[in-house]
Amino acid sequence: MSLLEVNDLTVKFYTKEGVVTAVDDLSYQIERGEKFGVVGESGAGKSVTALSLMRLIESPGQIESGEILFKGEDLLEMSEEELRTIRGNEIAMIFQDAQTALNPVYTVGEQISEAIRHHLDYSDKEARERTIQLLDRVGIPEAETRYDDYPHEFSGGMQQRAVIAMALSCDPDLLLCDEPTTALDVTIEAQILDEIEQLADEFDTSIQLITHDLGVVAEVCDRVMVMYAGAPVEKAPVEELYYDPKHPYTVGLMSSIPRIGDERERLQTIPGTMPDLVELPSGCSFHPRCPYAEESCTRTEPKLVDPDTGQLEEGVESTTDHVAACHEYTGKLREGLDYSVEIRDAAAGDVEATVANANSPASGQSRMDGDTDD
Ligand SMILES: Nc1ncnc2c1ncn2[C@@H]1O[C@H](COP(=O)(O)OP(=O)(O)OP(=O)(O)O)[C@@H](O)[C@H]1O
Repeated sequence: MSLLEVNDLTVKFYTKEGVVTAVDDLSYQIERGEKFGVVGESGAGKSVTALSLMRLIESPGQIESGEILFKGEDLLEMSEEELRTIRGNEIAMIFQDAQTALNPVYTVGEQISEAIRHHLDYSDKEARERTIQLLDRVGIPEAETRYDDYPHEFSGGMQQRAVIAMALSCDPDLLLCDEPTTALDVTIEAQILDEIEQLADEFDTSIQLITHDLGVVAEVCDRVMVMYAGAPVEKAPVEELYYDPKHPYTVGLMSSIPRIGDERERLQTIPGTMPDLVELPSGCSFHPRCPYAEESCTRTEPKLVDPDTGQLEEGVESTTDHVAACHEYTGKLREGLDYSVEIRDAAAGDVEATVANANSPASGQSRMDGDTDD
């Protein structure tokens, strides 16, 4: 049994502008001890997915349908009380902004101790000892003295370390990390990612790591799901995704991984923006931005299939299999995809999809530009 199994999850927000389908019929699994990445641009539905796992979707949002099986039990069927024993205890979450997770009026140590006492029924002394051990373990120097510091006395990186210590304090089975290092500078980011990875191994904790940065996924994750407009477009073991990306959107994201020495801002190299989630484009929702799109892409929505056989994902047995949602793999694309991937330094996660023709996902050119016959 997988640790987590999400089946056909759909989440909608009922806004004045209309009904936003933030997560659309999403399915994935996470195995015990696995580090699972969720990647996509802003608005892809990554955070809404994570919040759904904690059942923290608030009005005007609503989980419409689906199942979230954690150790075989559906979180969506549990009472609020049952859920409280899981939240923060068996499933913990780290957000982008450490400051919002720390209460400014309590010392860092006291907050972590409180979480431990609450969830694990430790005495004050035991909780203090465990907190100091944890602070030390996540790389806070002089943990015993720093125990009594207030959050504002910590740097941004230290605060995020403290939040990680808090999340790990109850030894969760699953740690949801939502852009945990986006607010930090690059050197600190690398250290914290390293720390999360090591701790996950040490504590045998599974991770769902949400990021817009494929470079981060390369560093930490075993398997990855690429999301676009509320739905997965590709799922694969991480090496396969890098060496052999199958979906044009993934190729576009890969072309936008910042290189060492580049300015961090160099993202968004795929021209265009995520579609309006109130009214998705017909057919494949990526087609307006896809250089390979043909008429068939505007008509039918591609399903996740095994790119080698065209077999539907539901029929693929192993969770480690590679699937992509593009008509190329069901024989519906006449001209096919045309890109090649250049590996610069795989060990450093420095992989780039360079594109063989001018029609790259980053070029903004479309086969359908001026192609009015189709
Ligand atoms: N409180 C809300 N009210 C209305 N719509 C919302 C709300 N929260 C999320 N959405 C909708 O859900 C979509 C997906 O949001 P989500 O935060 O999951 O994206 P994301 O992929 O995590 O992006 P980011 O990287 O910016 O956090 C948003 O584009 C928005 O349309």
